[in-house]
Amino acid sequence: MSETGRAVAVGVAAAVGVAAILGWKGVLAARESGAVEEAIEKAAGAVRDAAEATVKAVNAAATPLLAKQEDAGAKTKVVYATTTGTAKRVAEIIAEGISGGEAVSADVYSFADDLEDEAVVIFVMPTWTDGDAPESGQPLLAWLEDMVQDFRVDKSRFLGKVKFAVVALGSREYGKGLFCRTGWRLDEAVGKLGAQRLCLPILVDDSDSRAKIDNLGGRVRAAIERNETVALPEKPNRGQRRKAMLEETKASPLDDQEDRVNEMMLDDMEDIVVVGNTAAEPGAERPDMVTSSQRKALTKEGYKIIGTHSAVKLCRWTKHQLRGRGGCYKHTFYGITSYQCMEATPSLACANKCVFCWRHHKNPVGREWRWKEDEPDVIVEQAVDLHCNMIKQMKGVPGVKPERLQEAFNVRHCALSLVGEPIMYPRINELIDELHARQISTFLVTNAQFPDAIRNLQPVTQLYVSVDAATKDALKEVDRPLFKDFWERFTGSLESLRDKGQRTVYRLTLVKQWNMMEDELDGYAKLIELGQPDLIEIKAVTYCGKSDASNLTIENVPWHEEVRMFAEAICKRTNGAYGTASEHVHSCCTLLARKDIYLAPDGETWRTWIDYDRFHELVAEYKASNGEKKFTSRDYLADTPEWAVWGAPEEGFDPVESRFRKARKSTADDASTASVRPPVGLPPSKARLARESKNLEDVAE
Ligand SMILES: Cc1cc2nc3c(=O)[nH]c(=O)nc-3n(C[C@H](O)[C@H](O)[C@H](O)COP(=O)(O)O)c2cc1C
Ligand code: SF4
Repeated sequence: MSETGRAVAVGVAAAVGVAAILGWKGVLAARESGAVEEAIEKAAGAVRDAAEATVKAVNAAATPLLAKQEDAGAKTKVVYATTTGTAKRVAEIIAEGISGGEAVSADVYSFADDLEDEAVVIFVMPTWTDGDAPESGQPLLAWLEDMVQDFRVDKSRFLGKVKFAVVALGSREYGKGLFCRTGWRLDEAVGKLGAQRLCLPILVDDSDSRAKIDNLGGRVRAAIERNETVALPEKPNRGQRRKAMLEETKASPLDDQEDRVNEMMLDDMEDIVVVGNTAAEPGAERPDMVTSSQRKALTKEGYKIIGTHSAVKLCRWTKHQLRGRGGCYKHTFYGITSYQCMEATPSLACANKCVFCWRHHKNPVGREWRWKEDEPDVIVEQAVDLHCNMIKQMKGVPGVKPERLQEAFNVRHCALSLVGEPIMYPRINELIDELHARQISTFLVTNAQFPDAIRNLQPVTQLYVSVDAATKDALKEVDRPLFKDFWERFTGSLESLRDKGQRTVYRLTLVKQWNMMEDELDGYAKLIELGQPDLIEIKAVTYCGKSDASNLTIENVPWHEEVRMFAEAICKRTNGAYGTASEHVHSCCTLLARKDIYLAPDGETWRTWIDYDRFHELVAEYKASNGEKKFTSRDYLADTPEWAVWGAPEEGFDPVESRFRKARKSTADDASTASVRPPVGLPPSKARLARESKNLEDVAE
């Protein structure tokens, strides 16, 4: 309510209050008792006081109102809601371009300020999970939608003095039903409350270039200057069309029906103004996957971008082992040489928005490949060159062992897992061929959203799927997938994995309070039954610092003891099919392995290491025979050394390396403290605490 309204209300309330003070019966009784004059005097006094208060309040309210009217039109509010800051940046760009423009967060903005005067309000509104508004925008949107429903509100006039435009942020990859849905809802609600639309909603896709976003200021300014108003394009008989849509989707479950209708509505709005990637014209050149701003951000973080969609980065374990300070868990579990391992991806895009994503969702997303395709041989060649350049820079770094530095130029392993979804790259098989031709082993990690691509994948040294949750609901919460049929894709991927033949791995990334509850153990056991992986890696989530895009805190990072206990509990549920094979305490990582493949006939020796030379021979034979000469996991096993076995006193730390511990920081937010705090109800020994004492540097990649 405005100040004036509030003041008038005070006056009216006071007048009514006179009767309320005495009540009609009270008035009659007072007259009879002769106290009537006194009562009337009392009441009159109350009215006088109320009137005075009203006048005062009206005056007080009128002064700023008059001042406001003087510069009416000069102020344009750009109201934004945001989770990861994009909307705020866009709002500021727009506000800068408009004289008197001011960016205001939706959680402090109130329409009450704009009900009295002519006002221009530009909304910058992103769409988040399930098509909802960011938290800071939810109250405003809910209030507007409530007002639309409220029969007491005069819809033609409620926001009659407001002129508005909506800039809706989103990602096309969520499909038409969800793309910029919140922006649409906002536009609809504000429009229905009598506000005048300066232009049709402007939809901005995540992959739009900075130049396009910079342009928004100009477009909005032009709309304000034109001072024309527009209505949403009313399709001929829209009501009938809606009815037809409902009819068309009748057979679908309610949720699907709603989505489908939304999708059709968006189809109907094809003539809306869209900034951003409109569907590619047939024959039009495909865009680069990585936009210039994404390239800049990734480069800043140490990624070397190759061509238009690939990247390579020097893993810190490579640096560690170059200095003789220990290899990563893959050294412990499978015998890779960390300083000869290259971490790369041929697709920076993926189809998820995982809560623990270390890219904090600044990488592109997509449900299918819609970008340019670089040549696989060029990607591999450049990846190796860039990797070797980074190795070269290690020369002269204190502690680097000269003989290891020399060997490091001979890349022997490639972890196709850096970030994104490598299997999305349509020419992934050719890329793998290129790597194998150079005698480079391949560890490929997929996020289990592309079952067909897994089926069509040629043999790799070790094929991983990320199993981030045990149930459909939990997977949705943790991975925040783009696909609606994500669960079917996920289970389909596990089935595809079961039939591969070569080494397969489930990778479980444990996040406390998200996916490691006791009641989820049976769910994991079912998934294991489904895909029958050779190996199961169970590791603690890596905390990548605070991010607006996720609620993850250091508290969500489990201790090694907790990871170990969880791994043992899962193992028990496999009815003896798997055993606890190896662990790398250094990075809170454990390994379960199928006993029928990885336990030697003596029943004691684990064989989780890989005979890499043998693998390359097998691949060469497979290729030469056009895929006729098949081979399996059993054909390239090697013994796991004693120090790497589960429960060994070395805790998975290779004894030829020297342990190095950095001085520990001690802030509560410091990820380095993650593994030294005792797990709830399971206080470790002092010695164990000391052993586990480590820095962020030591957390698993
Ligand atoms: C977990 C998550 C869910 C999202 N869901 C949707 C969606 O349903 N529809 C859509 O159009 N965009 C969706 N997006 C894309 C965001 O709207 C887009 O990235 C936007 O620029 C974020 O704005 P902000 O940085 O101001 O929060 C989603 C992004 C994330 C990270
Ligand atoms: S799949 Fe990988 S890159 Fe994509 S959101 Fe999840 S963690 Fe990040």
